[in-house]
Amino acid sequence: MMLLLQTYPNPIKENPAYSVVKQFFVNQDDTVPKKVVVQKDSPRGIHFRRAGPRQRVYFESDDVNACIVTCGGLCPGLNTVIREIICGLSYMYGVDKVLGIEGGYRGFYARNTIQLTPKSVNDIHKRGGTILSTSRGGHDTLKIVDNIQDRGINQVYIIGGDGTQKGAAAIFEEIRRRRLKVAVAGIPKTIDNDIAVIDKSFGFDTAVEEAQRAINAAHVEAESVENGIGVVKLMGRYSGFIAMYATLASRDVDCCLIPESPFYLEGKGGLYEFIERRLKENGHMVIVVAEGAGQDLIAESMKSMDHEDASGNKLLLDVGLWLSQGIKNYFTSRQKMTINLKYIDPTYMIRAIPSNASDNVYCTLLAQSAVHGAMAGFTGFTVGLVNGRQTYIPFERVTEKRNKVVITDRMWARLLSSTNQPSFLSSKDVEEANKTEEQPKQTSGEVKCLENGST
Ligand SMILES: Nc1ncnc2c1ncn2[C@@H]1O[C@H](COP(=O)(O)OP(=O)(O)OP(=O)(O)O)[C@@H](O)[C@H]1O
Ligand SMILES: O=P(O)(O)OC[C@H]1O[C@](O)(CO)[C@@H](O)[C@@H]1O
Ligand SMILES: [Mg+2]
Repeated sequence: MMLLLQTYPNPIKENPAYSVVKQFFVNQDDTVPKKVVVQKDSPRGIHFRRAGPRQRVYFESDDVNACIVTCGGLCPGLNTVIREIICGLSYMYGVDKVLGIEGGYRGFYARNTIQLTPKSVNDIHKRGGTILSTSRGGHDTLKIVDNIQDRGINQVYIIGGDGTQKGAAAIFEEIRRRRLKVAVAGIPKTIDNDIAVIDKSFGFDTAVEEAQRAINAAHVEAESVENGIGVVKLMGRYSGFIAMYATLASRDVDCCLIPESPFYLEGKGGLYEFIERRLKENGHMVIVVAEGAGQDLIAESMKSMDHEDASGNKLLLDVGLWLSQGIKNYFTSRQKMTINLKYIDPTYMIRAIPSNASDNVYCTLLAQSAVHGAMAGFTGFTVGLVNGRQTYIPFERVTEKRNKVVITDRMWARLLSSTNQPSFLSSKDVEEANKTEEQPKQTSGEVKCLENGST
């Protein structure tokens, strides 16, 4: 991340709402450690700049020409972030030129733009989705930066997931290469919670809450019949956080299957044996399965080919249907046991809704932090909560690896002890899981500034 040279007093000083706040401005030297639990004598470790308003800003309000784009899949809270960037720029900094880029990255060169004002976005936080619309694929760095240059845009706010942040990093590098005075700020959006470094992504809590409704329904259906089984499929392509947290929150789930934890169906210690045991003990059970779980098993049984979407993400086979069918076959045809299975697939319902109250507040803080950072002249950063504090994180840090459930960590162990399900892991699997845990590169946490192009 870079910082542009700060030249003007921050106009927030004149704003009656803020001028009375003691220590409103963030000290230039304030940093937030990536790791809060450390051992005595351990090195200082990576720190990130604390987000917030600075005493001096890089841009004069009248000169700001900002744009906002949303990319990737939907997530609760997208409209709140859009709204609060516009309101933050206008109410805190007196900026009134904000352009909405429609339809994701390709919108820079192939779609319309719209002028956004606090009035035009007043109610949008109450709606799911994104008023700017979104897309996958279509990232053409040169065309995008040409467009930014042609329009005289000098602040770019990019809201999106891991792919989007990689795209933002490419735009930032090209802007740097052309020596343009343009701040590039990322706001991390991922319903899967798969973006590294940050504590949690916005919309995640809303999605977990909505998932409870599906799990409750599955439980009610399952416990109301003999040998009832409820199967609920939740989102999570590579990371099983939604399934894990929804399971931990619900307490009605007997088994949670996620992409990070391999499982098997047949034989001793397998899923079918566990289901049979639970049905004998309780008369019913609920299984939550993340959409990316068991993909190897399905591919093997279906001899299918690998397919990708426009952004290069793996297209998944339907694990929910496959699992439901497998369970039915096993018990009905092979065990001659009558079961009553209900499959619930609420996937898109948990991400197409507006954000809940706490996510709304979180979105507001992220948007305001992004605005403060860009106005101060920071660039090439993603704004994010790290150990409970708003920070500016260099793009390379959030894109270097994907956040995944670590199955040798305490949280997964807590889930296993809450559901009392088998871990399906052999000691060799555990050894492998420990080995394959990706180690982050030793880059610094420092962000860049616009003027001199140095770190
Ligand atoms: N490595 C990359 N370099 C440049 N652009 C990328 C890269 N990966 C993805 N993108 C672009 O970023 C945009 C969004 O990517 P993607 O569809 O993977 O969603 P995402 O941001 O990861 O969000 P989600 O959480 O929904 O997966 C797309 O327009 C895609 O072309
Ligand atoms: O159907 P779409 O829009 O590609 O989105 C599906 C994907 O988006 C996500 O919600 C986020 O990547 C994944 O969990 C899911 O696989
Ligand atoms: Mg992604």
